Amino acid sequence: MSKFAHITKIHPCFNEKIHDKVGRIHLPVALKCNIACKFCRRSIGKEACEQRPGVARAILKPEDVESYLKRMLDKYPNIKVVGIAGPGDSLFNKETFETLKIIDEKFPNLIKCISTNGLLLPKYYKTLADLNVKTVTVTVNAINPEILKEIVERVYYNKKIYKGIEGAEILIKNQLEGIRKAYDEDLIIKINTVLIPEINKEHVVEIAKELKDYAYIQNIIPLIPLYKMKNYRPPTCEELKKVREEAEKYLPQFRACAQCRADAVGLIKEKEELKNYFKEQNKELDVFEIKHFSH
Ligand SMILES: C[S@@+](CC[C@H](N)C(=O)[O-])C[C@H]1O[C@@H](n2cnc3c(N)ncnc32)[C@H](O)[C@@H]1O
Ligand code: SF4
Ligand code: SF4
Repeated sequence: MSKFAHITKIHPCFNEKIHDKVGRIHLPVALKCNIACKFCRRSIGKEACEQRPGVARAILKPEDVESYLKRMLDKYPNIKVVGIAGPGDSLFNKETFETLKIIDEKFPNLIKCISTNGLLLPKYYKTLADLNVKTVTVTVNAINPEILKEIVERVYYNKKIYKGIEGAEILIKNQLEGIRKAYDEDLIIKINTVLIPEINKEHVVEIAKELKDYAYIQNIIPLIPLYKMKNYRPPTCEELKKVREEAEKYLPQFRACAQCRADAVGLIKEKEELKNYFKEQNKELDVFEIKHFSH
């Protein structure tokens, strides 16, 4: 049995069999992002009605986390996992670490999970382990900079902006280093890969090969054509199936992802709750200070 079984057997996004039985909650505390993926359009506030990643009704402040989580746990006792999945990048926002600390102190029985583009993983893998985070999802869309530069326009790192191939090289180097180090700290790694048929269809299997010794599972998700990729086509079901089968020769595949919002609550089929919470608290729904680097 895997040394991670005590976590993976109850985490709905590491174990397809329980995906519709165990609940999770995403806390949308991470607003800013340090890279610019061409497919990513974040929508926050009143107009945020779509069911997809990068969408949140509002940004939750760490000071509201305890009361919001308490309420959601009362309402959805099936929640076992609390995650930070944006709407920006978890590791680029100090609120993420403040939130993880609160959860560790007040809700020690919940499994803590984050998702990240991995740029800052070499810097923070140890902090995450010390905060008792158990599962980390890293989005790796290419490990060849010539391919990644078609997906990521720019990277903000150490107070400088790197464009094109230069940015892609930094991102790949940090992702691979961060993933290896996180693995050595016993963090359980899931790799998210956005399948963009016109760009990385033939390459996705290389990602699985490269990471087979470090990742627990890979989650290949279809492109939702948005923003600067709105004219790119999403994969067909047949393409998605074929790429997953190829990649599965190297890494187990997760096939139940619903591409959830950054404020999703409960079982995967259940809908957002933050709106009701804010209404009851008489709080504004709009975002405070939208200042994010990329877009
Ligand atoms: C919004 S991001 C937040 C976490 C972190 N910044 C990251 O990229 O992993 C969550 C996931 O949504 C995916 N995503 C964002 N926009 C997407 C789109 N238009 N189509 C498919 N996946 C998308 C990202 O690639 C990532 O795996
Ligand atoms: S890393 Fe990419 S997908 Fe994630 S929030 Fe930033 S721009 Fe969006
Ligand atoms: S986005 Fe996918 S992996 Fe994340 S909570 Fe939703 S179903 Fe699970």
